[in-house]
Amino acid sequence: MQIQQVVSPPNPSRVILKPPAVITPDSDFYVHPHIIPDTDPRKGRLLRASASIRAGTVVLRDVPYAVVPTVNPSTPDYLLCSNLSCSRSLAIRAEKGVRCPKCCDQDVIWCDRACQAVDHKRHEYECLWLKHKAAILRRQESQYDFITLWHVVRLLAGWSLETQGASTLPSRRQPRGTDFKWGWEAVLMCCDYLDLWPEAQIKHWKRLSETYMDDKSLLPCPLSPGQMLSLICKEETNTFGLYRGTTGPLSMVDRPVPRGESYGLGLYPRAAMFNHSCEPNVSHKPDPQGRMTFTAARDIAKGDECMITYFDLTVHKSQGSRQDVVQEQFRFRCTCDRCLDEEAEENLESMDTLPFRSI
Ligand SMILES: C[S@@+](CC[C@H](N)C(=O)[O-])C[C@H]1O[C@@H](n2cnc3c(N)ncnc32)[C@H](O)[C@@H]1O
Repeated sequence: MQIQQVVSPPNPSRVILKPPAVITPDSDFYVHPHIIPDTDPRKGRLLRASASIRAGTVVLRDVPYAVVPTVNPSTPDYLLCSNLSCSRSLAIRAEKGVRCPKCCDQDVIWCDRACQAVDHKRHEYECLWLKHKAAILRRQESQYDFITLWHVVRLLAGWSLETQGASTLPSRRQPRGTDFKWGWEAVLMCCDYLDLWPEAQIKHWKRLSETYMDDKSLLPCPLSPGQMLSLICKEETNTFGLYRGTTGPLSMVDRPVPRGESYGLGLYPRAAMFNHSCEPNVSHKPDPQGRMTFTAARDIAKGDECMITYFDLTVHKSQGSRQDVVQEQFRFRCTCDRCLDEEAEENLESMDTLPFRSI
């Protein structure tokens, strides 16, 4: 099958060479007029096509509320520009970049002074916390825990800027009624599934938040312990990995290519409404500014749910492997058509091997 030609949104945003002086560039959000939010009693929120959409059409492009680099400390090849509206990937051996003058953390870098200046207020929120907690978190807990909490701190930084009126929040710029929320309100709409996480995991996050997020002199955060726990769960349930390749259906290409290693992660509050299918009709890929573009991978009929895959289908191929990853990482049972068909086939095969018995 041939790769479909991508149909760009009718109003593609300009290519940002030097990011404008905005903190939360929600104005770059795009949604196709045929995409509407909906709900389902089993799956919760979802996105649906209100009319047919042709393969290759961009159905949604979301901007992250916060992004963090996911750096392997033993091979620190790439970092992301900390300016959220830039988020460019920097090859740290080849490019100099600008470091924090307070040396808060090795993973904080900006392309240049312009990006540093744009990001000044947001970085101020995280700087002290990083300086005092980053190394100890990596050493005493894990790189994963550090990344999770840093992402949460960056979400809080965005909120802090919103409440100070320092970000250009487009509550006045909603393209279509109240279909989609903006800014912190959109983050709050994300599900936390508090009751679905294992008790041990919840205990672990409670301890992390008490140990590393409680000092108001480092992190001026007005959240109660319960709200902080909910925010951590939202982060874990809704975060997208950033990969150089496309995450999407196998049928997009003749020879499926794995999406590669993650170089960052971000919370895309509107795109978090996409549910998972092992036979998705939408693929996604981040652009160089960290915006996530979602494209119809095949024709989508009126009324169909628009779904992505949450993991790399080129890696997890068998039904068993897919169910394991969905259960372990996302805590639900996938009941997409592909899983149900393959499950039925397996059941039939195992019935064939049963000894025949008459009543
Ligand atoms: C990123 S959210 C997707 C939006 C979510 N439905 C909501 O209400 O906000 C991920 C969560 O949605 C649910 N979900 C996603 N795909 C699903 C599916 N195929 N079947 C059942 N639940 C699903 C799971 O609870 C999962 O943890």
